[in-house]
Amino acid sequence: MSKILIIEDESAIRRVLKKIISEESDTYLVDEAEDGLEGIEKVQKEDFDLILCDIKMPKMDGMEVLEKIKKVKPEIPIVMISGHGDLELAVNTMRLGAFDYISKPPDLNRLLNTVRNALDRKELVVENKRLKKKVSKKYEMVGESDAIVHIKSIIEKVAITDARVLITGPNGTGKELVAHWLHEKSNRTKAPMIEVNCAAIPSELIESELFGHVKGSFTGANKDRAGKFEAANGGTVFLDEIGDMSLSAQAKVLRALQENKISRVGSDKDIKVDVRVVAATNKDLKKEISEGRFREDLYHRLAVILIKVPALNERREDIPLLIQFFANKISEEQGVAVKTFSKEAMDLLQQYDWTGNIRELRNVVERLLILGESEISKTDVSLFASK
Ligand SMILES: Nc1ncnc2c1ncn2[C@@H]1O[C@H](COP(=O)(O)OP(=O)(O)OP(=O)(O)O)[C@@H](O)[C@H]1O
Repeated sequence: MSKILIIEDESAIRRVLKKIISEESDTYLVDEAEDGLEGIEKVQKEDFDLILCDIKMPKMDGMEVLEKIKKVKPEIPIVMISGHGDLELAVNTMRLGAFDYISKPPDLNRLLNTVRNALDRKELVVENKRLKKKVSKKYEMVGESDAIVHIKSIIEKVAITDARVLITGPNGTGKELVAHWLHEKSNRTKAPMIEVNCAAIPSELIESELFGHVKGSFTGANKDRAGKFEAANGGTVFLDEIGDMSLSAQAKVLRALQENKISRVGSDKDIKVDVRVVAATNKDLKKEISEGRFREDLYHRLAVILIKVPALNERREDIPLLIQFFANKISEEQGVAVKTFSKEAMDLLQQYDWTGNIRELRNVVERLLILGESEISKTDVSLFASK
């Protein structure tokens, strides 16, 4: 459905426009306003996909209406309606952000074409805005290597879908960061992303942790409790270290994924949940499958989209950027002076064997900021960056 608002003081013109547009398609829903004030009021209260606005009107003219609407809802395209003699004005309105103009009396084809184009553009603007949705600063993903650029482009494409994503890579490479991006760029941000570290929860507790339990279902279960899947309803569940999950828990997760419903431990009542599952592991799941430790059917359910985060050693060009990023961040957090890195120091750090762990890199930067000279030298690196 496309909601279209006509702001026009002449009722005859309003009627003609409404008739032409609403007869063109059942998906066009046309509303009217007799003057600019009423028009703006409607725009503030409701969302429209397109506005047609007369230029010459009493009370408030079209130029003013255009400027006001652009301030409150800049994404709505506005097509101006110009009468005889205000062609120049009509052209000017486009400089002020009008999408296009049509002349009175409206030509049927031109009108309908303009409406279609404007609606298409609206969709594009909204789409772009959504894609550009910023991920909060807390989850900045630094890096210009091909690998990072590729990962970001996959995130852009996948985040808005409900496709399940399996993120693989060595420890501390940024898998959790990728999961946060997937959530923050999705349409699920009104609900939380709930993280479960499957390796940290004893296997006998994981089921109740994920799906909840009812009172009395096991010793210590003294009241009903919702699990992480329920808590994340409408949002994302991030199953970190999924490769460490017990086979019995894997069977339960499989059911949740297959049927989109869960039941609390000790209850046979099904609860419908709407969650997007993102999982991560540093294990080679194919190997785990061949050795009987991971269910192949679960793997296929989880790995609709695979994102491999490479070790730092495989994207060395990102190391200087990361060092600078952490140096600024640490100085800011701890209120210490920003130190610079000499070129030799930077080169040496870039060559180190980082095994892929970004946490380790951050620790080294922190140590150098505290212990190194005001310009961190190669000697500082040799002295303090050893692992
Ligand atoms: N590209 C990056 N830019 C900036 N910071 C990053 C980047 N990648 C990772 N980090 C930071 O490094 C730390 C480790 O990242 P993260 O926790 O996402 O790794 P992980 O692969 O999930 O680790 P683990 O396997 O141990 O769970 C975090 O503090 C994260 O913010």
